Amino acid sequence: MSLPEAFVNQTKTLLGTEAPKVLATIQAHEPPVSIRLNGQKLTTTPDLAEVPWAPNGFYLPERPVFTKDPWLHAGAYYVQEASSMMLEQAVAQSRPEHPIRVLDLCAAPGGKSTHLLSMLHANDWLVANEVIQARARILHENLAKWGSANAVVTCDDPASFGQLEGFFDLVVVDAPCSGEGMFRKDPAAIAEWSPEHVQLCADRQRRILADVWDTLTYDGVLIYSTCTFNTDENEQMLDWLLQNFEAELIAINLQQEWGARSFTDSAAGHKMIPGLVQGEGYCFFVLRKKNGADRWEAEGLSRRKARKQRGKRVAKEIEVKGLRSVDGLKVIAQDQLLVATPFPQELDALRKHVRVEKSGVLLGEQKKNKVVPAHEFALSDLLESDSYPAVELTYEQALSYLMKAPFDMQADRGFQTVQYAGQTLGWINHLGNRFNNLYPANWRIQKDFRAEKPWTLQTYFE
Ligand SMILES: C[S@@+](CC[C@H](N)C(=O)[O-])C[C@H]1O[C@@H](n2cnc3c(N)ncnc32)[C@H](O)[C@@H]1O
Repeated sequence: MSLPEAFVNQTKTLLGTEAPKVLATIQAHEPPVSIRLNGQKLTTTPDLAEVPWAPNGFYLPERPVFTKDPWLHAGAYYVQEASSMMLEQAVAQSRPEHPIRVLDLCAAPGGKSTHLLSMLHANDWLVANEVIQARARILHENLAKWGSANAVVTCDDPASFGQLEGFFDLVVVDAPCSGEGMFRKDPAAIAEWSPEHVQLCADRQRRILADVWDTLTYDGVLIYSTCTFNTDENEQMLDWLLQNFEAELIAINLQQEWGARSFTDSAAGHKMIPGLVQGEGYCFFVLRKKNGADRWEAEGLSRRKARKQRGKRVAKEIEVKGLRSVDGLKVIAQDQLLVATPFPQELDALRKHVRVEKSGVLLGEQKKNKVVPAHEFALSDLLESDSYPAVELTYEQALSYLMKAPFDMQADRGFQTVQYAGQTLGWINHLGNRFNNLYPANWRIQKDFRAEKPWTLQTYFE
Protein backbone atom coordinates (compact mmCIF):
# COMPACT_ATOMS: atom_id res chain seq x y z
CA MET A 1 0.00 0.00 0.00
CA SER A 2 1.54 3.34 -0.94
CA LEU A 3 0.86 6.33 1.27
CA PRO A 4 0.63 9.99 0.16
CA GLU A 5 4.05 11.67 0.36
CA ALA A 6 2.66 14.58 2.36
CA PHE A 7 1.26 12.10 4.92
CA VAL A 8 4.63 10.32 5.19
CA ASN A 9 6.39 13.67 5.76
CA GLN A 10 3.78 14.76 8.27
CA THR A 11 4.23 11.48 10.20
CA LYS A 12 8.03 11.92 10.26
CA THR A 13 7.66 15.45 11.64
CA LEU A 14 5.10 14.32 14.18
CA LEU A 15 6.75 11.13 15.41
CA GLY A 16 10.48 11.45 14.65
CA THR A 17 12.26 8.16 15.36
CA GLU A 18 8.96 6.33 15.88
CA ALA A 19 7.72 7.22 12.38
CA PRO A 20 9.27 4.23 10.50
CA LYS A 21 7.55 1.74 12.81
CA VAL A 22 4.20 3.49 12.48
CA LEU A 23 4.45 3.80 8.68
CA ALA A 24 5.50 0.15 8.34
CA THR A 25 2.56 -0.95 10.51
CA ILE A 26 0.07 1.04 8.46
CA GLN A 27 1.51 -0.31 5.19
CA ALA A 28 2.28 -3.91 5.94
CA HIS A 29 0.23 -5.27 8.84
CA GLU A 30 -3.37 -6.41 9.06
CA PRO A 31 -5.31 -4.34 11.60
CA PRO A 32 -6.17 -6.13 14.85
CA VAL A 33 -9.80 -7.26 15.17
CA SER A 34 -11.66 -6.46 18.35
CA ILE A 35 -15.14 -6.51 19.83
CA ARG A 36 -16.80 -4.99 22.87
CA LEU A 37 -19.27 -7.11 24.86
CA ASN A 38 -22.66 -5.89 25.93
CA GLY A 39 -22.36 -6.30 29.70
CA GLN A 40 -26.16 -6.19 30.05
CA LYS A 41 -26.47 -9.34 27.95
CA LEU A 42 -23.22 -11.21 28.64
CA THR A 43 -21.91 -11.49 32.15
CA THR A 44 -19.17 -14.10 31.77
CA THR A 45 -15.74 -13.62 30.19
CA PRO A 46 -14.62 -15.19 26.90
CA ASP A 47 -11.34 -16.99 26.40
CA LEU A 48 -9.82 -14.09 24.41
CA ALA A 49 -7.04 -11.53 24.89
CA GLU A 50 -8.31 -8.45 26.73
CA VAL A 51 -8.17 -4.86 25.51
CA PRO A 52 -6.31 -3.51 28.57
CA TRP A 53 -8.07 -0.14 28.78
CA ALA A 54 -11.68 -1.30 28.35
CA PRO A 55 -13.09 -4.07 30.59
CA ASN A 56 -15.53 -5.37 27.94
CA GLY A 57 -13.08 -5.15 25.02
CA PHE A 58 -11.43 -8.27 23.54
CA TYR A 59 -9.18 -9.06 20.56
CA LEU A 60 -10.09 -11.86 18.16
CA PRO A 61 -7.34 -13.98 16.59
CA GLU A 62 -8.68 -13.25 13.07
CA ARG A 63 -11.49 -11.42 11.28
CA PRO A 64 -14.56 -13.66 10.92
CA VAL A 65 -17.71 -12.94 8.87
CA PHE A 66 -19.56 -11.31 11.74
CA THR A 67 -22.88 -11.27 9.86
CA LYS A 68 -23.18 -15.02 10.25
CA ASP A 69 -23.15 -14.81 14.03
CA PRO A 70 -26.66 -14.76 15.58
CA TRP A 71 -25.18 -13.09 18.66
CA LEU A 72 -24.24 -10.00 16.65
CA HIS A 73 -27.88 -9.54 15.67
CA ALA A 74 -28.91 -10.08 19.29
CA GLY A 75 -26.79 -7.08 20.33
CA ALA A 76 -24.58 -9.28 22.52
CA TYR A 77 -21.47 -7.43 21.29
CA TYR A 78 -20.34 -4.63 18.98
CA VAL A 79 -17.46 -4.85 16.52
CA GLN A 80 -15.20 -1.92 17.36
CA GLU A 81 -11.55 -1.17 16.85
CA ALA A 82 -9.70 -1.25 20.15
CA SER A 83 -8.08 2.17 20.43
CA SER A 84 -11.40 4.01 20.29
CA MET A 85 -12.45 2.01 23.36
CA MET A 86 -10.16 4.46 25.19
CA LEU A 87 -13.38 6.44 25.58
CA GLU A 88 -13.81 4.23 28.64
CA GLN A 89 -10.97 6.04 30.40
CA ALA A 90 -12.03 9.49 29.23
CA VAL A 91 -15.56 9.05 30.61
CA ALA A 92 -14.63 7.18 33.79
CA GLN A 93 -12.09 9.84 34.76
CA SER A 94 -14.12 12.95 33.90
CA ARG A 95 -17.82 12.32 34.36
CA PRO A 96 -19.64 14.10 37.18
CA GLU A 97 -20.90 11.91 40.02
CA HIS A 98 -24.50 13.12 39.75
CA PRO A 99 -26.95 11.77 37.13
CA ILE A 100 -25.97 13.16 33.75
CA ARG A 101 -27.49 14.00 30.39
CA VAL A 102 -25.11 12.97 27.66
CA LEU A 103 -25.06 14.08 24.03
CA ASP A 104 -23.16 11.92 21.53
CA LEU A 105 -23.27 14.46 18.71
CA CYS A 106 -21.75 12.54 15.77
CA ALA A 107 -22.99 9.11 16.73
CA ALA A 108 -23.55 6.83 13.70
CA PRO A 109 -23.06 3.93 13.38
CA GLY A 110 -23.09 3.74 17.18
CA GLY A 111 -19.71 2.56 18.47
CA LYS A 112 -19.34 5.33 21.05
CA SER A 113 -23.06 5.40 21.88
CA THR A 114 -23.23 1.67 22.70
CA HIS A 115 -20.04 2.07 24.72
CA LEU A 116 -21.47 5.06 26.59
CA LEU A 117 -24.65 3.11 27.34
CA SER A 118 -22.59 0.36 28.95
CA MET A 119 -20.86 2.94 31.15
CA LEU A 120 -23.83 5.13 32.09
CA HIS A 121 -25.73 4.69 35.34
CA ALA A 122 -29.45 3.96 35.67
CA ASN A 123 -30.35 7.64 36.11
CA ASP A 124 -28.21 8.92 33.22
CA TRP A 125 -29.69 9.70 29.81
CA LEU A 126 -28.09 9.47 26.36
CA VAL A 127 -29.09 11.46 23.30
CA ALA A 128 -27.39 9.86 20.28
CA ASN A 129 -27.46 12.22 17.29
CA GLU A 130 -26.54 11.72 13.67
CA VAL A 131 -27.00 14.47 11.09
CA ILE A 132 -27.25 12.18 8.03
CA GLN A 133 -30.66 10.51 7.84
CA ALA A 134 -29.53 7.19 6.31
CA ARG A 135 -26.81 6.87 8.95
CA ALA A 136 -29.28 7.80 11.71
CA ARG A 137 -31.32 4.73 10.69
CA ILE A 138 -28.27 2.48 11.19
CA LEU A 139 -27.64 4.15 14.55
CA HIS A 140 -31.26 3.46 15.51
CA GLU A 141 -30.89 -0.22 14.55
CA ASN A 142 -27.66 -0.66 16.50
CA LEU A 143 -29.04 1.03 19.62
CA ALA A 144 -32.27 -0.99 19.40
CA LYS A 145 -30.16 -4.16 19.35
CA TRP A 146 -27.99 -2.94 22.22
CA GLY A 147 -31.21 -2.74 24.18
CA SER A 148 -30.58 -0.03 26.81
CA ALA A 149 -33.74 1.90 27.57
CA ASN A 150 -31.86 5.08 28.55
CA ALA A 151 -31.28 6.33 25.01
CA VAL A 152 -33.03 8.35 22.35
CA VAL A 153 -31.88 8.90 18.76
CA THR A 154 -32.06 12.28 17.05
CA CYS A 155 -31.21 13.37 13.52
CA ASP A 156 -30.26 17.03 13.40
CA ASP A 157 -27.58 19.59 12.78
CA PRO A 158 -25.22 20.52 15.65
CA ALA A 159 -26.61 24.10 15.53
CA SER A 160 -30.04 22.84 16.66
CA PHE A 161 -28.49 21.64 19.91
CA GLY A 162 -26.91 25.05 20.45
CA GLN A 163 -30.41 26.37 21.09
CA LEU A 164 -30.76 24.05 24.10
CA GLU A 165 -28.54 26.20 26.27
CA GLY A 166 -26.79 24.53 29.18
CA PHE A 167 -28.76 21.31 28.66
CA PHE A 168 -26.11 18.57 28.68
CA ASP A 169 -23.57 17.58 31.33
CA LEU A 170 -21.35 15.62 28.94
CA VAL A 171 -20.97 16.18 25.21
CA VAL A 172 -19.01 13.71 23.08
CA VAL A 173 -17.90 15.05 19.70
CA ASP A 174 -16.42 12.14 17.74
CA ALA A 175 -15.83 14.41 14.82
CA PRO A 176 -15.89 13.63 11.09
CA CYS A 177 -12.20 13.77 10.22
CA SER A 178 -9.58 13.04 7.55
CA GLY A 179 -9.43 9.42 8.78
CA GLU A 180 -5.70 8.72 8.90
CA GLY A 181 -6.56 5.93 11.34
CA MET A 182 -8.75 4.33 8.66
CA PHE A 183 -5.95 3.87 6.11
CA ARG A 184 -5.50 0.15 6.81
CA LYS A 185 -9.19 -0.68 6.80
CA ASP A 186 -10.38 1.56 4.01
CA PRO A 187 -8.18 2.38 0.98
CA ALA A 188 -10.73 5.07 0.02
CA ALA A 189 -9.53 7.04 3.06
CA ILE A 190 -6.03 7.17 1.49
CA ALA A 191 -7.42 8.26 -1.88
CA GLU A 192 -9.43 11.03 -0.22
CA TRP A 193 -6.56 12.30 1.98
CA SER A 194 -4.69 15.48 1.13
CA PRO A 195 -3.43 18.48 3.13
CA GLU A 196 -6.36 20.46 1.67
CA HIS A 197 -8.82 17.82 2.87
CA VAL A 198 -7.28 18.00 6.35
CA GLN A 199 -7.93 21.78 6.34
CA LEU A 200 -11.48 21.24 5.19
CA CYS A 201 -12.07 18.77 8.01
CA ALA A 202 -10.53 21.13 10.57
CA ASP A 203 -12.80 23.99 9.40
CA ARG A 204 -15.84 21.74 9.74
CA GLN A 205 -14.75 20.57 13.19
CA ARG A 206 -14.45 24.20 14.38
CA ARG A 207 -17.95 24.90 13.06
CA ILE A 208 -19.37 21.83 14.84
CA LEU A 209 -17.69 22.73 18.14
CA ALA A 210 -18.80 26.36 17.96
CA ASP A 211 -22.38 25.28 17.17
CA VAL A 212 -22.65 22.83 20.03
CA TRP A 213 -20.69 24.66 22.76
CA ASP A 214 -23.73 26.44 24.22
CA THR A 215 -25.58 23.19 24.91
CA LEU A 216 -22.97 22.20 27.47
CA THR A 217 -23.86 23.24 31.00
CA TYR A 218 -21.49 25.29 33.13
CA ASP A 219 -18.97 22.82 34.58
CA GLY A 220 -19.98 20.27 31.93
CA VAL A 221 -17.45 18.02 30.19
CA LEU A 222 -16.54 17.94 26.50
CA ILE A 223 -14.81 14.87 25.06
CA TYR A 224 -13.52 15.64 21.57
CA SER A 225 -12.07 12.86 19.44
CA THR A 226 -10.93 11.99 15.93
CA CYS A 227 -9.44 8.93 14.25
CA THR A 228 -6.71 11.01 12.64
CA PHE A 229 -3.23 11.98 13.88
CA ASN A 230 -2.37 15.37 12.35
CA THR A 231 -2.04 18.44 14.56
CA ASP A 232 -4.62 20.56 12.64
CA GLU A 233 -7.51 18.34 13.73
CA ASN A 234 -6.23 17.62 17.25
CA GLU A 235 -3.66 19.88 18.96
CA GLN A 236 -4.77 22.97 17.03
CA MET A 237 -8.43 22.21 17.71
CA LEU A 238 -7.65 22.15 21.41
CA ASP A 239 -5.70 25.45 21.20
CA TRP A 240 -8.54 27.04 19.26
CA LEU A 241 -11.11 25.97 21.87
CA LEU A 242 -8.99 27.25 24.74
CA GLN A 243 -8.50 30.58 22.97
CA ASN A 244 -12.15 31.11 22.07
CA PHE A 245 -14.11 29.58 24.95
CA GLU A 246 -13.64 29.47 28.70
CA ALA A 247 -12.54 25.94 29.44
CA GLU A 248 -9.96 24.01 31.41
CA LEU A 249 -8.20 20.75 30.66
CA ILE A 250 -9.10 17.58 32.55
CA ALA A 251 -6.21 15.14 32.98
CA ILE A 252 -6.90 11.56 31.90
CA ASN A 253 -4.24 9.23 33.24
CA LEU A 254 -3.40 6.28 31.02
CA GLN A 255 -0.97 3.50 31.85
CA GLN A 256 2.32 3.94 30.09
CA GLU A 257 2.42 0.37 28.76
CA TRP A 258 -0.74 0.98 26.75
CA GLY A 259 1.40 3.00 24.33
CA ALA A 260 -0.67 6.20 24.02
CA ARG A 261 1.21 9.47 23.42
CA SER A 262 0.09 12.50 25.42
CA PHE A 263 -0.04 15.76 23.47
CA THR A 264 -0.74 18.20 26.28
CA ASP A 265 1.35 19.06 29.35
CA SER A 266 -1.35 17.96 31.76
CA ALA A 267 -2.24 14.62 30.08
CA ALA A 268 -5.65 15.87 28.95
CA GLY A 269 -5.09 14.86 25.33
CA HIS A 270 -3.79 11.56 24.00
CA LYS A 271 -3.07 9.87 20.68
CA MET A 272 -3.36 6.15 20.05
CA ILE A 273 -1.29 5.44 16.94
CA PRO A 274 -0.98 2.10 15.10
CA GLY A 275 2.37 0.48 15.68
CA LEU A 276 2.53 2.11 19.13
CA VAL A 277 -0.80 0.74 20.43
CA GLN A 278 -2.76 -2.36 19.42
CA GLY A 279 -5.46 -0.53 17.50
CA GLU A 280 -6.20 1.61 14.50
CA GLY A 281 -5.92 5.11 15.86
CA TYR A 282 -7.84 7.42 18.13
CA CYS A 283 -7.03 10.91 19.44
CA PHE A 284 -8.96 12.67 22.16
CA PHE A 285 -8.89 15.47 24.69
CA VAL A 286 -11.18 16.35 27.58
CA LEU A 287 -12.24 19.83 28.71
CA ARG A 288 -14.45 21.27 31.40
CA LYS A 289 -16.54 24.33 30.54
CA LYS A 290 -16.01 27.30 32.81
CA ASN A 291 -18.79 29.72 31.81
CA GLY A 292 -22.29 29.82 30.38
CA ALA A 293 -25.78 28.65 31.31
CA ASP A 294 -26.04 26.25 34.23
CA ARG A 295 -28.79 23.68 33.79
CA TRP A 296 -28.99 22.96 37.49
CA GLU A 297 -29.53 26.58 38.39
CA ALA A 298 -32.09 27.02 35.60
CA GLU A 299 -34.04 24.04 36.86
CA GLY A 300 -33.82 25.12 40.50
CA LEU A 301 -31.88 22.01 41.43
CA SER A 302 -28.77 21.67 43.51
CA ARG A 303 -26.19 19.31 42.07
CA ARG A 304 -25.88 17.58 45.42
CA LYS A 305 -29.59 16.81 45.56
CA ALA A 306 -29.78 15.85 41.91
CA ARG A 307 -29.78 12.16 42.69
CA LYS A 308 -33.39 12.50 43.83
CA GLN A 309 -34.37 14.16 40.57
CA ARG A 310 -35.66 11.03 38.92
CA GLY A 311 -36.47 9.04 42.04
CA LYS A 312 -40.23 9.24 41.76
CA ARG A 313 -42.09 6.58 39.87
CA VAL A 314 -44.22 7.72 36.96
CA ALA A 315 -47.55 5.92 37.03
CA LYS A 316 -47.95 3.30 34.35
CA GLU A 317 -51.02 4.59 32.55
CA ILE A 318 -50.89 1.83 29.97
CA GLU A 319 -50.30 -1.77 31.00
CA VAL A 320 -47.99 -3.71 28.71
CA LYS A 321 -47.38 -7.39 29.29
CA GLY A 322 -43.79 -8.11 30.28
CA LEU A 323 -42.76 -4.47 30.82
CA ARG A 324 -40.32 -4.19 33.70
CA SER A 325 -41.08 -1.48 36.24
CA VAL A 326 -38.49 1.30 35.94
CA ASP A 327 -38.45 4.59 37.84
CA GLY A 328 -39.25 7.54 35.62
CA LEU A 329 -40.29 5.47 32.62
CA LYS A 330 -43.45 6.61 30.85
CA VAL A 331 -45.44 4.65 28.29
CA ILE A 332 -46.67 6.96 25.56
CA ALA A 333 -49.22 5.99 22.89
CA GLN A 334 -48.37 7.47 19.48
CA ASP A 335 -51.34 6.51 17.32
CA GLN A 336 -51.34 2.69 17.67
CA LEU A 337 -47.71 2.48 18.78
CA LEU A 338 -46.64 2.18 22.41
CA VAL A 339 -43.26 3.66 23.30
CA ALA A 340 -41.50 3.47 26.67
CA THR A 341 -39.82 6.82 27.14
CA PRO A 342 -37.12 7.05 29.78
CA PHE A 343 -37.03 10.81 30.46
CA PRO A 344 -40.39 12.24 29.30
CA GLN A 345 -39.83 15.84 30.47
CA GLU A 346 -36.32 16.05 29.05
CA LEU A 347 -37.62 14.59 25.80
CA ASP A 348 -40.28 17.29 25.55
CA ALA A 349 -37.62 19.97 25.98
CA LEU A 350 -35.43 18.29 23.36
CA ARG A 351 -38.27 18.03 20.83
CA LYS A 352 -38.74 21.81 20.82
CA HIS A 353 -35.45 22.23 18.92
CA VAL A 354 -34.29 18.85 17.64
CA ARG A 355 -35.75 16.17 15.35
CA VAL A 356 -36.25 13.00 17.40
CA GLU A 357 -36.03 9.70 15.51
CA LYS A 358 -36.36 7.22 18.35
CA SER A 359 -37.97 8.48 21.53
CA GLY A 360 -37.44 5.36 23.62
CA VAL A 361 -38.11 1.65 23.29
CA LEU A 362 -40.94 0.72 20.93
CA LEU A 363 -42.96 -1.80 22.95
CA GLY A 364 -45.59 -2.82 20.46
CA GLU A 365 -48.56 -1.97 18.34
CA GLN A 366 -52.12 -1.97 19.61
CA LYS A 367 -54.31 -4.12 17.38
CA LYS A 368 -57.93 -4.53 18.47
CA ASN A 369 -57.67 -5.75 22.09
CA LYS A 370 -54.12 -6.99 22.03
CA VAL A 371 -50.63 -5.60 21.78
CA VAL A 372 -48.35 -7.11 19.14
CA PRO A 373 -44.92 -6.87 20.80
CA ALA A 374 -42.22 -4.99 18.91
CA HIS A 375 -38.76 -6.30 18.04
CA GLU A 376 -37.03 -3.54 20.03
CA PHE A 377 -38.89 -4.63 23.15
CA ALA A 378 -37.60 -8.22 22.86
CA LEU A 379 -34.00 -7.01 22.66
CA SER A 380 -34.30 -4.35 25.35
CA ASP A 381 -33.55 -4.42 29.04
CA LEU A 382 -37.24 -3.55 29.65
CA LEU A 383 -38.59 -7.03 28.94
CA GLU A 384 -39.16 -8.92 32.18
CA SER A 385 -37.49 -12.31 31.82
CA ASP A 386 -39.97 -15.21 31.94
CA SER A 387 -42.89 -12.96 30.96
CA TYR A 388 -43.10 -14.78 27.62
CA PRO A 389 -41.95 -18.32 26.74
CA ALA A 390 -38.55 -18.49 25.07
CA VAL A 391 -37.56 -21.08 22.47
CA GLU A 392 -33.93 -21.98 21.91
CA LEU A 393 -32.99 -22.37 18.22
CA THR A 394 -30.17 -24.31 16.57
CA TYR A 395 -27.53 -22.32 14.66
CA GLU A 396 -29.20 -23.14 11.34
CA GLN A 397 -32.68 -22.28 12.62
CA ALA A 398 -31.32 -19.01 14.02
CA LEU A 399 -29.88 -18.03 10.62
CA SER A 400 -33.19 -18.98 8.95
CA TYR A 401 -35.03 -16.80 11.45
CA LEU A 402 -32.69 -13.85 10.83
CA MET A 403 -33.09 -14.27 7.04
CA LYS A 404 -36.87 -14.65 7.41
CA ALA A 405 -36.53 -17.94 5.51
CA PRO A 406 -38.95 -20.82 6.25
CA PHE A 407 -37.90 -23.39 8.88
CA ASP A 408 -39.56 -25.90 11.20
CA MET A 409 -39.75 -25.52 14.96
CA GLN A 410 -41.83 -26.75 17.88
CA ALA A 411 -43.43 -24.15 20.13
CA ASP A 412 -46.53 -23.33 22.17
CA ARG A 413 -49.24 -21.12 20.73
CA GLY A 414 -48.94 -17.34 20.95
CA PHE A 415 -46.14 -14.78 21.14
CA GLN A 416 -42.76 -15.99 22.30
CA THR A 417 -39.14 -15.02 21.95
CA VAL A 418 -36.59 -17.09 20.07
CA GLN A 419 -32.99 -17.32 21.25
CA TYR A 420 -29.64 -18.57 20.12
CA ALA A 421 -27.31 -19.79 22.89
CA GLY A 422 -29.31 -17.81 25.43
CA GLN A 423 -29.39 -14.52 23.49
CA THR A 424 -32.78 -13.22 22.38
CA LEU A 425 -33.12 -12.74 18.62
CA GLY A 426 -36.75 -11.55 18.41
CA TRP A 427 -40.38 -12.67 18.39
CA ILE A 428 -42.48 -15.31 16.72
CA ASN A 429 -46.23 -15.73 16.96
CA HIS A 430 -47.19 -19.40 16.85
CA LEU A 431 -50.64 -20.07 15.47
CA GLY A 432 -50.85 -23.83 16.10
CA ASN A 433 -50.05 -25.30 12.70
CA ARG A 434 -47.57 -22.57 11.63
CA PHE A 435 -45.83 -19.49 13.02
CA ASN A 436 -45.25 -15.90 11.95
CA ASN A 437 -41.64 -14.73 12.03
CA LEU A 438 -41.75 -11.16 13.43
CA TYR A 439 -38.11 -10.27 12.68
CA PRO A 440 -38.04 -6.80 11.02
CA ALA A 441 -37.94 -7.28 7.24
CA ASN A 442 -35.52 -4.40 6.68
CA TRP A 443 -32.97 -5.84 9.13
CA ARG A 444 -32.94 -9.37 7.76
CA ILE A 445 -29.66 -11.02 6.70
CA GLN A 446 -29.46 -10.76 2.92
CA LYS A 447 -26.97 -13.57 2.29
CA ASP A 448 -27.56 -17.28 3.00
CA PHE A 449 -24.70 -18.56 5.21
CA ARG A 450 -26.36 -21.85 6.18
CA ALA A 451 -24.18 -24.05 3.96
CA GLU A 452 -20.97 -22.33 5.17
CA LYS A 453 -18.85 -23.16 8.20
CA PRO A 454 -20.64 -21.66 11.21
CA TRP A 455 -19.06 -18.85 13.22
CA THR A 456 -20.28 -17.46 16.53
CA LEU A 457 -18.52 -15.61 19.33
CA GLN A 458 -20.27 -17.98 21.70
CA THR A 459 -17.59 -20.65 21.06
CA TYR A 460 -15.14 -18.49 23.08
CA PHE A 461 -17.42 -18.77 26.10
CA GLU A 462 -17.49 -22.59 26.23
C1 LIG B 1 -16.26 9.53 13.13
S1 LIG B 1 -17.89 9.35 12.58
C2 LIG B 1 -18.73 8.90 14.06
C3 LIG B 1 -18.50 7.50 14.52
C4 LIG B 1 -19.32 7.16 15.74
N1 LIG B 1 -19.13 8.11 16.81
C5 LIG B 1 -19.03 5.76 16.25
O1 LIG B 1 -18.30 5.63 17.23
O2 LIG B 1 -19.59 4.80 15.69
C6 LIG B 1 -18.45 11.00 12.36
C7 LIG B 1 -19.91 11.16 12.12
O3 LIG B 1 -20.17 12.56 11.95
C8 LIG B 1 -21.18 12.75 10.97
N2 LIG B 1 -21.06 14.10 10.38
C9 LIG B 1 -20.63 14.44 9.15
N3 LIG B 1 -20.70 15.77 8.97
C10 LIG B 1 -21.20 16.29 10.10
C11 LIG B 1 -21.53 17.60 10.52
N4 LIG B 1 -21.32 18.65 9.73
N5 LIG B 1 -22.03 17.75 11.75
C12 LIG B 1 -22.21 16.69 12.56
N6 LIG B 1 -21.92 15.43 12.23
C13 LIG B 1 -21.43 15.22 11.02
C14 LIG B 1 -20.91 11.63 9.98
O4 LIG B 1 -22.08 11.33 9.25
C15 LIG B 1 -20.44 10.48 10.86
O5 LIG B 1 -21.51 9.63 11.19
